Amino acid sequence: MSALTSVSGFPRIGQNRELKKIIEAYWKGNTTLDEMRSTAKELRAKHWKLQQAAAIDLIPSNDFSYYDQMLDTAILLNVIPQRYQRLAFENPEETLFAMGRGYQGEKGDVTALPMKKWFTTNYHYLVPEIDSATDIKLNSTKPFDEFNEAKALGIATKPVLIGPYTFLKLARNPQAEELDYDKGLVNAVAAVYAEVVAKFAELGAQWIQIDEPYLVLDKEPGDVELFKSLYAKILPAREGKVKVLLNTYFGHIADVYETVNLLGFDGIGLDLNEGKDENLAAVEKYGVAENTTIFAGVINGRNIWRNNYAVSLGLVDALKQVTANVAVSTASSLLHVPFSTEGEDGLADDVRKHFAFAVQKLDELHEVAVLADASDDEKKASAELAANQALFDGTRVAADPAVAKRIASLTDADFVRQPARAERQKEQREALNLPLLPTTTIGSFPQTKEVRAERAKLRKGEITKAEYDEFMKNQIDACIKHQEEIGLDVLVHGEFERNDMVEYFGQNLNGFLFTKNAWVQSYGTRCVKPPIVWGDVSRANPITVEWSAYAQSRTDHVMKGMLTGPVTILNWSWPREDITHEQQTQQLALAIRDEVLDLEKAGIKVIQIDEAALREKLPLRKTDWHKKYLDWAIPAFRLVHSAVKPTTQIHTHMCYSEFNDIIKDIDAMDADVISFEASRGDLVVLDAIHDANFETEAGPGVYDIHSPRIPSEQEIKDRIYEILKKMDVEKVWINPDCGLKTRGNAETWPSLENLVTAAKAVRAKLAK
Ligand SMILES: Nc1nc2c(c(=O)[nH]1)N[C@@H](CNc1ccc(C(=O)N[C@@H](CCC(=O)N[C@@H](CCC(=O)N[C@@H](CCC(=O)O)C(=O)O)C(=O)O)C(=O)O)cc1)CN2
Ligand code: MET
Ligand SMILES: [Zn+2]
Repeated sequence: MSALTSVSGFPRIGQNRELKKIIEAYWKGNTTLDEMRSTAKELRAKHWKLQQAAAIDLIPSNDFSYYDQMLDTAILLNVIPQRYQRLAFENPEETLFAMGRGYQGEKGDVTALPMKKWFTTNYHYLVPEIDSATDIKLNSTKPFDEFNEAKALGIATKPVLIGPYTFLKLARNPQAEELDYDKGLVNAVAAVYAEVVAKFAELGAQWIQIDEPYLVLDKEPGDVELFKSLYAKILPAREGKVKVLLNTYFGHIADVYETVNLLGFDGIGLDLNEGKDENLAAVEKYGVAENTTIFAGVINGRNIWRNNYAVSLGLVDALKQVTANVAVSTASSLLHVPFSTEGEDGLADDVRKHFAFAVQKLDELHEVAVLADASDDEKKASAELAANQALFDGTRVAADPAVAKRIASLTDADFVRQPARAERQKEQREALNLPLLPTTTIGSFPQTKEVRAERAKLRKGEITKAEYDEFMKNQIDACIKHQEEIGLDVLVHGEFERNDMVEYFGQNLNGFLFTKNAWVQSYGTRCVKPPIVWGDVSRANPITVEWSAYAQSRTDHVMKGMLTGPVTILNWSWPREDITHEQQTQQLALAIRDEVLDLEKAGIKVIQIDEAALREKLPLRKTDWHKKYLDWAIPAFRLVHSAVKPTTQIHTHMCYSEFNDIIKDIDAMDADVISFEASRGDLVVLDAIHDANFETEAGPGVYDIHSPRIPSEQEIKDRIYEILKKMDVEKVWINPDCGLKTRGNAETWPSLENLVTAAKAVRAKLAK
């Protein structure tokens, strides 16, 4: 006997990113739709069989997606804006891709739906758009098809759906505003879910998992009523034939646990990693309904370290004091971890044994479930438990005393830059001699096939480091020349030498480890390969100084130095679990501080320190914002730049402009200039900048780089005038939304040319 085991979701990209490769080949016209479909089918079968082999009881289906599961949910509900329907594609995949990435061709010209971060992850979902004309109805057979596909293989799966509450809370109207949850809308959405539940009952599904991660956020007035009225209509469709698991993750649901428990779900999934204490306390306080099973989310879906069985068993035990009905589950979908440690032979065995990726987590789940039902004697005799315990006995890695000493000697003054910003801004204006509305870019230029191929050649030893450097210098030269020609003011070197803005820095810091193939989906087919923080972090050697100094030597313009900030390096790496995030960020801050000072010494006058991921890890509950995050994250950034001269201009960049609520904290980073994304719905952030008396100079992106579309000069001019309505002209910078690494040269240069001419035209107008 062992407790029931359940996996919330499995990575779909494939062990070797097969799904990414076939979809991108299809987009390029290098393979057929049928080939793409059949690769997808093979991957689904492989992933189900792996889970079956690991003796998982509740194996998910419908966790597959060609692009994004929110987009799939929108399509399931027929939430497809007219502009995509009008393209009248023959195949559903073509409509899906048009919504996900835009379409420009013989059938028309539409932009993609907006993309946002999925809670506190580096995964992005597409934001469904609902208007009064939306005809909500069951519009797809995808969940049923995949269930039947598995059934044909002899595997009974648990279909997974994003729940109606989360869907409605994340969907927007065409003005990018929250929806009015009127009765008609709520009933229509509930009716589709009820139909889906009934259909699965008919198909013979035992369990359905409905994910409601939005439940872990603070509740607004009406939220609980909305949740209740949805499920009051959905749950009766079970008719005693199918069980519904209400699954939550990324935090606790203590504020609604009582309500949820009273609704009579067959299962309630709780995250016992994030929000562990609150969830446990709620279960202890309110109990568990008689026919409800608690799914104990003990296997972390957000990190790659081995599970500590003793801790997991303790959590299961605590629940068993309240109810006998406890299943063991992943804490969230495994979508956010890489596929398998198999093949990571670059890691020594006694290092690799500390890691569990998705495939290894399946075994962990099974072993914890077996142990959860074992007697004390059986536990004592368990080789698995003993081996697991050994991983956590003693210290895994020796601390670096030099790092500890440096941190201990920090004083408050190390976190404060002098003189005050207003004074610096004056000095910088004189020192840098830039025009009004200075133009710049965010750092990277297109990472072409040739650039990546050159890096692959170096990795394989086919070229020497000297040859590689020579190639990159030529790239830099060409990029600088081009920037000068079109008339940008503050130049960049282009970041060609970097594989990724985080992994590259990791490779030049002590304390990091790297994998060959540990890819995780970020958006669509785009993946990232986060480095692992293994030990204490310090700078091994100057990282960017030679490249930036070289670039500066090739131009009379100001050359901006480009760094990634400590919060972002940590957030886009796999952090340690034996010391706090705050401690790790401080170590990183000191390492990057060394780099900042070396860049300054090398004559770099403008230094950008990207904090692209700062907003991403803002805790989901407001009460946690400061004490659990901002109170150390913002000072860590200040520590990085506090020692530079007043005339050295510090820039930062954030990919998203969702920081209205924390605008004062962003200002308190004490950067001189910030650039950020400001496409649709952003006018709100300009209001916040205005109302908060934001001191930092700012470049709200004037065009969207996530699309290949070229913005016209007029469009950009309009945009600049919009910005000038809300901001002091002396504080405005003109730049794109984000880095250009994912774009092609064909659209990049004409877009930037239009940006420069637009800025010049506005400047000329202002001078009159
Ligand atoms: N870490 C991180 N998170 C981020 C961003 C970011 O830039 N970095 N940006 C935001 C948006 N997210 C993004 C996520 C991925 C990419 C992206 O460009 N990903 C590339 C991977 C780029 C990469 O690391 N390429 C390697 C090459 C690795 C590779 O694919 N090699 C081939 C083999 C190549 C060969 O041997 O020929 C392979 O392994 O199969 C390199 O340049 O060196 C992709 O999925 O296509 C962009 C933005 C938010 N989160
Ligand atoms: N400097 C980086 C770049 O331009 C910032 C990107 S934010 C994801 O690519
Ligand atoms: Zn960005």
